[in-house]
Amino acid sequence: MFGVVVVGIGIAGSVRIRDLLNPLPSSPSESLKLSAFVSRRELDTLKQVKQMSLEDAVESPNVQAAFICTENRSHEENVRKFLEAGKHVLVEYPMALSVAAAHELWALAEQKGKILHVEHIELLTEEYKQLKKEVDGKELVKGTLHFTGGSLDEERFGFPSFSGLARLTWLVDLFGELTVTSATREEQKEKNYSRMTVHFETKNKRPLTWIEERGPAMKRAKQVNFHFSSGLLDSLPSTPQAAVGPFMQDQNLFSRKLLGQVSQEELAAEKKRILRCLDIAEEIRQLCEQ
Ligand SMILES: NC(=O)C1=CN([C@@H]2O[C@H](COP(=O)(O)OP(=O)(O)OC[C@H]3O[C@@H](n4cnc5c(N)ncnc54)[C@H](OP(=O)(O)O)[C@@H]3O)[C@@H](O)[C@H]2O)C=CC1
Ligand SMILES: C=CC1=C(C)/C(=C/c2[nH]c(/C=C3N=C(/C=C4\NC(=O)C(C)=C4C=C)C(C)=C\3CCC(=O)O)c(CCC(=O)O)c2C)NC1=O
Repeated sequence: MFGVVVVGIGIAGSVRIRDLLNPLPSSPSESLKLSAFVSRRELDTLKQVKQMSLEDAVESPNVQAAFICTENRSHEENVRKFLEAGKHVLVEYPMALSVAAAHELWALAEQKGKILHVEHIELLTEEYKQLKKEVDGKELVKGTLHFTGGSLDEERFGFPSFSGLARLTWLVDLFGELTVTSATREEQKEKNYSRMTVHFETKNKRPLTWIEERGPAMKRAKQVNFHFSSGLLDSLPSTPQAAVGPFMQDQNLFSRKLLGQVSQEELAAEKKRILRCLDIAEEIRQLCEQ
């Protein structure tokens, strides 16, 4: 059994607590036991789970793993604290707001012999799995992915190429190696409005555009427009909901890593993709800030 603490009780942290309390019978998640949660606020006991200070959680011999579910800005510091204390870590994406920090954290995990797992539920949704199947084997001519969503506090969640890492991860996972050809960002601070436009080139020199747009009244949505040599794909597949939600799938994956059930090849491929995406996110930020 691995004792777990959930750190940061927002939307993600609350879902984590729910899922930790309800592992699927006979799933790898049964090896996790929720010990406590950590919050910077004084919260009442949640579903009979008690609150613990961060310091106590880091030092507790009953805690073997931490789920870091805080805002992006504080991922790096929290991940480091738990790894340094010799605990396994699951962190919600993006794992850090710089690629240098991500490399450091990975080196620390390896030095400590602990699992560092980064959640990427955007790859685990039914919608995405179906999209991946539809794109597989097709030759891209040109494409666009346009995300809209509500305003997000950049102080807490970082530059849009980092807070929007899920979209970038989609593009890299769908189309392989990408080169950034230009990146710009328009901001209307008084209106809480931001629009980032990134142009990429695929390995075959095909143009791909990513737009990340956020404003107060904008609904969370993604639009795709992919021209393939075989035809156009201009809507995301509609799929029935999976029996097992994406956060639970992610928790099962983390558990399998703790149990040594995930191959070295798979671990290395994930790490490579995560670091490459953060690398691109940083390049985009630099281009936008020039
Ligand atoms: N929401 C989602 O569906 C998904 C989120 N993620 C990732 O999860 C992480 C957290 O995101 P999310 O949970 O959506 O963000 P939230 O804004 O809901 O929560 C972020 C942090 O803010 C604090 N907080 C939450 N509610 C309040 C409140 N009412 N008043 C004051 N402070 C509050 C909590 O910390 P504390 O308890 O210490 O106060 C919490 O950890 C991010 O890294 C995000 O990228 C990834 C995939 C999906
Ligand atoms: C309803 C309000 C709502 C909020 C405030 C919300 C926040 C939210 N959803 C996210 C991702 C995500 N959120 C979800 C799914 C959900 N997340 C949920 O809170 C719910 C209810 C679902 C599912 C029905 C998924 C699958 C991702 C991964 C990125 C993506 O595919 O969009 C993220 C991480 C950053 C990002 O990729 O944009 C945030 C902050 N999501 C929401 O849907």
